[in-house]
Amino acid sequence: QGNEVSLCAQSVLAALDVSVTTVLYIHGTEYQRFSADLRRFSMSRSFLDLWAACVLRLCLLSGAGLGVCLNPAQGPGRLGRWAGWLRLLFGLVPLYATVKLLLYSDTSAFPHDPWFWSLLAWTYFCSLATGALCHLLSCAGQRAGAGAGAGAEEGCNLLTDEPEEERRPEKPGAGRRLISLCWKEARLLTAGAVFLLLAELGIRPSSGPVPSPCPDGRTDSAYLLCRCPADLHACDSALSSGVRGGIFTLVFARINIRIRNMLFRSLLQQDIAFFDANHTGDITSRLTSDTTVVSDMLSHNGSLFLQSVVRGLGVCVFMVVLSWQLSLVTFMGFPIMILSSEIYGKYCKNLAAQVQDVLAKANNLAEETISSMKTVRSFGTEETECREYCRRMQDVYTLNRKEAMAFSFFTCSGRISVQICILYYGGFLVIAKHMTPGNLISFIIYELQLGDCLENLGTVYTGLMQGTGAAEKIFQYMDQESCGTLNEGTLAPDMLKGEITFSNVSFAYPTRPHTQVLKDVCFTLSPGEVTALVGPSGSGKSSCVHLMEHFYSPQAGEVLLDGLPLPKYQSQYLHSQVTLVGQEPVLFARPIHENIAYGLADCPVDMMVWAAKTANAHGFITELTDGYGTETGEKGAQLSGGQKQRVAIARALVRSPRILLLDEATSALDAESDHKIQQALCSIKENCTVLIVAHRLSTVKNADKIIVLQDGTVVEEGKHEELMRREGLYARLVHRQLLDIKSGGKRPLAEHLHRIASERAARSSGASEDLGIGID
Ligand SMILES: Nc1ncnc2c1ncn2[C@@H]1O[C@H](COP(=O)(O)OP(=O)(O)OP(=O)(O)O)[C@@H](O)[C@H]1O
Repeated sequence: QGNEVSLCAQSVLAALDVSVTTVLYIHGTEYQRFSADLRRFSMSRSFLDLWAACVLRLCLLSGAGLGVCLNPAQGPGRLGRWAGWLRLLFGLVPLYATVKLLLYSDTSAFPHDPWFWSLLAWTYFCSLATGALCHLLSCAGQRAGAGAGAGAEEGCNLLTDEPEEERRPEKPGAGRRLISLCWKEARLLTAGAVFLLLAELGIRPSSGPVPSPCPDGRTDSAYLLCRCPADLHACDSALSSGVRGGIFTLVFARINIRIRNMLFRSLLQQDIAFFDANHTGDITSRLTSDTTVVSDMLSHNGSLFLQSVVRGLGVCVFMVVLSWQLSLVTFMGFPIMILSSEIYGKYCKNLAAQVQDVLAKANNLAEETISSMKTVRSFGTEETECREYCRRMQDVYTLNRKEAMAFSFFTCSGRISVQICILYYGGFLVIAKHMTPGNLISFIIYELQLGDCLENLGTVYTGLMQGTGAAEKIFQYMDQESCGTLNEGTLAPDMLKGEITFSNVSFAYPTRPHTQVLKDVCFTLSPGEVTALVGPSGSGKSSCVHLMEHFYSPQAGEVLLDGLPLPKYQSQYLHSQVTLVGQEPVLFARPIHENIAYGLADCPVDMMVWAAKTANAHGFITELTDGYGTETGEKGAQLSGGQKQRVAIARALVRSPRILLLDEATSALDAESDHKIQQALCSIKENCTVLIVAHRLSTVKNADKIIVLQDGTVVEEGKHEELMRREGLYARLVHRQLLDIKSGGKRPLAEHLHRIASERAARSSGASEDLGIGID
């Protein structure tokens, strides 16, 4: 329907254009004008060329209309591809008409010729209308195409029985979202705009007679200040500029903080898979550098835009007063500048996106290297890392250089051509005595000011493009689709038994979707029991724990809590009931007591002490100079591995979880501490379901149930004695460890290497068991 309306409008416009232009050209009925102008064409007196421009418009419009009509599928797309050239062409016709106006202004018939003025105005109008119609035709066609696409999608939905409302609404573009961000600061922005206006009004025109500062000869400064309007203007301007600057700086800070908060919040809502796929450096780069680019663009460019528009309009008025002909010459440069700004802006947007990417990679390297400084130092790779960082910064520099060159080219090219035209035509006007030399100088000064304003507007446009490029990256993170591991469920029962069931669970990590880590796994963790999960390294033990924490969703089967699937539970509730102590527990750079009470609004001291005692941590904490107030350093770097693990266990216990998951949580502890913790766990298991993932025999031996995993499947299940009697994988793992203990870990290296080699051979020959380094 949009297409038909555009085509109809196109036919009407083409018919009107030809008939009205012809009537205006031949002054109603003077047909002989055609033949006269063809015989003796004069650039300043004949208007046959304006009539020819109308024929050109007719041809272009008809061609575009026919193209879209005959080929509705591809026609609009093709028209869209030519849109830039068409706009240039339709822009050149009014420019040419303006040149004609200047030439005609030198003739005797000017300015009392209504036919000429009507033809000029009609040419301007039709050129703009034709350009707009061509644009509409290409857009209407594209919309129709999109509609057809949507129809096709609908068909798909019908075929797959997908409910209609499941189709996600389209997200608004980056531009609209940025405008809505600015809208929240509308009051401050309005105040800034008012002060900006006041500051600009304080600037006086730079031509005309300058009044004497002390007309009556008095010289005392207070009197001069009061009497001298120039001083008052300057004071007013300085005051308003200062307030305006302050307001826009405030707006910058507010927008910056708002975007950072939004981004940080949405990052914390992401699935764990998102953090597997994206590097920390990339993410922090988005959070720090990209958000600053966007807020800077919104506030700084907003202020510069307003300032340039207000000042530019004022300067234009003064220019027209001085010489309307020279002003027309200046204004003729605008379309060219707009076009070049558009091309330059797109180029900059592209470059800006590349710069942000390369910068994010460099940040990523810096972040990774600095956070792993001990590893870097121990391998002596400082120089290698420095070189790699330099290489990435060199990539940034290469892009910056391109930006700088494009900026110089863009700034020079537009202005030089306009200034040459002004000097040439201004000289002609002075010689023809249409203008005084003094006025020409004033005009040139105004033109320079106008050039600065236009340059600023170009910078604003480029900044907008750069900011939009950075904003798109930020919104991309914000719009990241969740796999549903967060915020979907609503269940939060008062009572929870704490029974976890794996029902035919198969799972692959999103980053490696083709590698099945768990295959059809079934087992149950019963309340009031300690269950141990054992198996060779890489068999999938931690993956089971990740699924119990609902960090990921299985591709097949279900993980049930008290008989209900995990996604049905409210995320906050689930994580308050199911608590994990991971393989490498991370402490925050805060005092020990804050680490233990992490995430709890109110944690009584005696509860904290009980948890620390149960985790066998109270002893070492009280021996520290500041006790529970001791700082732990970044990621707990100021504590030993075993101490960190004990604080992490205390942090889990203090929450009184219904389900406690310990994934190699005591691996760094000595046998004595491990034993104490095992005893403590036995005492709390009455109210809790406990899962222990461990390699150490002493840790798993006393468990109520032992589940043995191999290559992602459950191969054995039972108590220690039962499994030993079965002489399966578990028994072999235990024997291997006992053998190691007997030899005191002092078996010759050659024997150790031989063992590894024979195991590899067995694996590659297809042996089903991987005894590997299972329990060591
Ligand atoms: N985030 C991840 N993304 C992709 N693959 C992963 C991820 N985490 C683990 N894996 C892979 O999944 C498989 C099982 O790993 P998992 O950590 O569950 O083994 P595990 O039995 O706990 O091993 P270990 O005893 O050495 O801790 C391994 O092959 C591992 O490479």
